[in-house]
Amino acid sequence: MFERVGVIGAGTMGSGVAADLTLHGIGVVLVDIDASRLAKARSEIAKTVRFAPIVYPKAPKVPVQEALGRIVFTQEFSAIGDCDFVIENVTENAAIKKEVYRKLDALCRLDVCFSANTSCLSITELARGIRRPERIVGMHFMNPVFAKPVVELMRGVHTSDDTVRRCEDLLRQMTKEAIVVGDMPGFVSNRISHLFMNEAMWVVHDGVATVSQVDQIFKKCFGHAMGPLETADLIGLDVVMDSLDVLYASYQDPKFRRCPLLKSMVDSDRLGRKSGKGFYEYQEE
Ligand SMILES: NC(=O)c1ccc[n+]([C@@H]2O[C@H](COP(=O)([O-])OP(=O)(O)OC[C@H]3O[C@@H](n4cnc5c(N)ncnc54)[C@H](O)[C@@H]3O)[C@@H](O)[C@H]2O)c1
Repeated sequence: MFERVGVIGAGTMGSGVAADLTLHGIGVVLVDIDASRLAKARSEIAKTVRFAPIVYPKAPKVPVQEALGRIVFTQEFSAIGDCDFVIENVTENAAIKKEVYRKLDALCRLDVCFSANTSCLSITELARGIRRPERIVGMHFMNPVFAKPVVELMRGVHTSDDTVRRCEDLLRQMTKEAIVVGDMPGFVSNRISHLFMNEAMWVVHDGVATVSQVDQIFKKCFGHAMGPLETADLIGLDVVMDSLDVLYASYQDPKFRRCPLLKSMVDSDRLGRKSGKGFYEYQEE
C-alpha cells in the first residue's frame, strides 16, 4: 500500500491528482516552484473534496480539513525524499520536465517510480540521462481526475514489468484501472483527440460553423458527452497548443499543424476554463 506520494506541479492536473489521492486516504507532498499556484491548489482541492461526492457519487466523502491535513504544500523539492512514488505534472515542455527528473533522481530512493502525467511527450525521451530508466512510466490522467476511473498508462522502452505493476497497484488504491499502451508521442488519446480539437478550430476559423454548432454536432449527432471545443477549454488552450507543437515536432507531419486561431486565443489569455474565457465564458464557481 502506498502511504505518501510526491506530486510535482500544482496546476490543473497536479491539484486534481493530489485531491484524488487524499480522497483515497493517501498522503501527498505537493511541490510547485510558484507559491501562488500552491495557494490556488489548496482552494481547488478543498472545492474538489467538498463537491466530488455530489457530482460523482462513487467519490469518497472526506471532511475537508482531514483531506487537506494529509497534504504538505511546499516549494521545496527536498520534502519528497521519503515518498513511495512520484507523479510529475509540470508544464508540457520536455526541457522543464527533464530538469525536474534530474532533481527527483538525486533526491529519491532508487526503487521509487516516477510517473509523467504528460499529454504527448515520449516517456523514453524523458527517461534519458536518469539513473533509473526502468522506473519511469507515463500516467495520463484525465480531467477531472476524481471522476475518471481509467488512466492511460504508457510504457517507455525501458519501463520494467515491476514498475507497471506498481502503477497498477497505486491506481487500484485510487479505485482506477489502467489501459497499458506503448510509447509514441500523444499515445492513443491525444494523438487522435488533438486532431479533432485542432480541426474543430479550423472549422470555426474558416467560418463554416460557430463554436456552439461544432460542439452540438458532436454531442447530438455522435453522442459525445462534450464537444471538441468544450474539451479544449477544459484542458486549457495553452496546454492544447503545447501538445500540438510536440506532436508536430515529433512526427514531422503537417496534419498536426496548429490552427492560427488557437495561437491568437492563447496570446490574448483566452485559455479556457482556467482563465474564465476561451471558446466559451465561465463564471467563477
Ligand atoms: N490539462 C489537462 O487536461 C491535462 C490532462 C492530462 C495531462 N496533462 C498534462 O499534465 C501536465 C500539467 O498540465 P496542467 O494542465 O496541470 O498545466 P498547468 O499549467 O495548469 O500546471 C503546470 C504547473 O507546473 C508548475 N511548474 C512548472 N515548472 C515547474 C518546476 N520546474 N517544478 C515544479 N513545478 C513546476 C507550474 O508552476 C504550474 O503550476 C502537462 O504535461 C499536461 O500536458 C494535462
